[in-house]
Amino acid sequence: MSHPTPTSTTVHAEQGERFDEILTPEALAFLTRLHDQFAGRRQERLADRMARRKHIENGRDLRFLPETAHIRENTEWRVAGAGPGLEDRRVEITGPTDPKMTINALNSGAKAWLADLEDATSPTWANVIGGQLSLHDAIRDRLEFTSPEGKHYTVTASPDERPTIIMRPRGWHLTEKHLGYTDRAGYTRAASASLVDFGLYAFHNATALIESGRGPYFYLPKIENHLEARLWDDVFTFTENALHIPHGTIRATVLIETIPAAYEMDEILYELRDHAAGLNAGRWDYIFSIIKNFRDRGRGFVLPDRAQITMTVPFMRAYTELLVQTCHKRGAHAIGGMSAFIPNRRDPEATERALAKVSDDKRREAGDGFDGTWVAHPDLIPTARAEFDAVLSDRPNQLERTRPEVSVTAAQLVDLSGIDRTVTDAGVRSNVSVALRYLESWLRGTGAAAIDGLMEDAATAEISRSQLWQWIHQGVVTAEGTRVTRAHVESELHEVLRSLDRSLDDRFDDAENILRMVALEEDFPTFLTIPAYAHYLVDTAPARTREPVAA
Ligand SMILES: CC(=O)SCCNC(=O)CCNC(=O)[C@H](O)C(C)(C)COP(=O)(O)OP(=O)(O)OC[C@H]1O[C@@H](n2cnc3c(N)ncnc32)[C@H](O)[C@@H]1OP(=O)(O)O
Ligand SMILES: O=CC(=O)O
Ligand SMILES: [Mg+2]
Repeated sequence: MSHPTPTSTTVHAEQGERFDEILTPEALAFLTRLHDQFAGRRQERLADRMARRKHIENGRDLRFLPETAHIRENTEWRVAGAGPGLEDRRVEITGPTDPKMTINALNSGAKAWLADLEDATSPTWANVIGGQLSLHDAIRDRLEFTSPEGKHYTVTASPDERPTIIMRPRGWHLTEKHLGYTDRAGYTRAASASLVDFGLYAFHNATALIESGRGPYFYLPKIENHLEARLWDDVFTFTENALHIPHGTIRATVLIETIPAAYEMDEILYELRDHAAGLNAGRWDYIFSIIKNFRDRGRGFVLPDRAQITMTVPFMRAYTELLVQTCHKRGAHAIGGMSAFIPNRRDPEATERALAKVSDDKRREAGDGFDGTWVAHPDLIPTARAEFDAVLSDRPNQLERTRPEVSVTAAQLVDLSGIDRTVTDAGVRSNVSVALRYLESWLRGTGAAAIDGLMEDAATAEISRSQLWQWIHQGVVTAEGTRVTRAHVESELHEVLRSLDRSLDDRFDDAENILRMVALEEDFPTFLTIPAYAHYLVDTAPARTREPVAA
């Protein structure tokens, strides 16, 4: 008779400096408990994602679910809402969690900081555990950093002036291959990146955060439906019990950044109602999700050059209007998204143009009823704040604006008609160039980069590569008469590579390989980060692995 093996989490990578302070036996044991409870359910949700995508591919339209109509129609329920320190979120800065960015974000004067282990972070082992160390030290007020140039960084803002930290773990689709979870049957598989990022942060910091007068707060990325929200809600409740913190102290702001999730905003809030603080309009992944889900549904779903897909096109308006209305009906904050225009301290004219674009974006959001917004760079905070101050004045938010006049149909969310669909030669070139340069940066461990005056991260790069894939597969012809074929994109790739200033230690050859894998193959990887991570960022794979199903 065989006996079940005890489950465990083991480290399959080099231990960096001070990593043992994060990867303590107790923290690893907590990760094991999370995986015991939730690893199987994560697999079910990922399998469900695949099935739903197949249905959409086969022509099924998305709809508001008939089986959850009672949740949407019930006007009584509300979410927990803002936790302490989350009442006023008018400007949130986002960014990766290396020590310098952490300190700069905490000194930035923003109301909240989205500490990002997701779109803005290249998940090298050093970044994943290094980010946890920065957060651990920052929360204990002992984070310091000296740059290679000798500039010393400390947090100078008083505790009250510091932004409330909202950590964004990686999404359900990703694994953390430097940690292996051994299940009861004795199989070792890569840990869930979501459970690792969330679990380590909550385990080490939840109590300290509560004692500081704030709390363990999270942004939840790339959720596709309410059952995934339910899974997170159960993870939160389990964690609150395990760490002996009151039920409901964890707060989550859910990114509505996939097209299926846009049809389940009410249901997502309902599942998380004891923990939900709000929803965020994650525009870049949302656009990517539309392309991904409808990429094979014919010319009617082909979008124009990336630069033309703005927040004022009708289907993006429908999404943000519905998001604000849904949030305010339920006492949840509606948080706006990221304008990609960034300032350049060495170029005042470019900065002026960026500030004007950001102003327009934030004015529209504040006017539409959003309670706050994101900025990518500290120099954008005054501009974004001015637009929200003009609407909010000394009110912390505008939850009372319920927007009863808004009425959005299922069809409007994916009605891509009525926009100019022009694809240009420059649009093709730009997608190749941006995706390639972003991937090169990502491979060097930098997950957000300034490229051609725009903030690029994993979500914006996904748009570039998926547009290339779709334009090739739909046989798009550009305004100049060029048919977008694989051979054409290959020649653009050669041109871009030829035009670059190369150095001996750059990673453009690897970036080119990834771009080929995710834009030029017959298959469409669901996320570029899945193959890119597996091929290039994993230092040591766990022995005897059984891979999870593809996301
Ligand atoms: C789709 C989405 O998910 S959006 C959310 C994810 N994306 C992000 O979070 C992007 C965050 N932003 C960034 O990473 C950066 O602003 C970039 C990469 C876009 C530009 O960075 P840089 O080229 O270094 O900007 P720049 O040189 O102007 O920076 C000036 C100073 O501001 C700091 N800074 C810039 N952005 C940030 C930020 N987001 N948080 C904290 N500090 C920042 C820099 O560290 C630098 O500090 P220093 O003077 O002490 O050296
Ligand atoms: O995460 C935000 C987005 O726009 O994507
Ligand atoms: Mg995103």
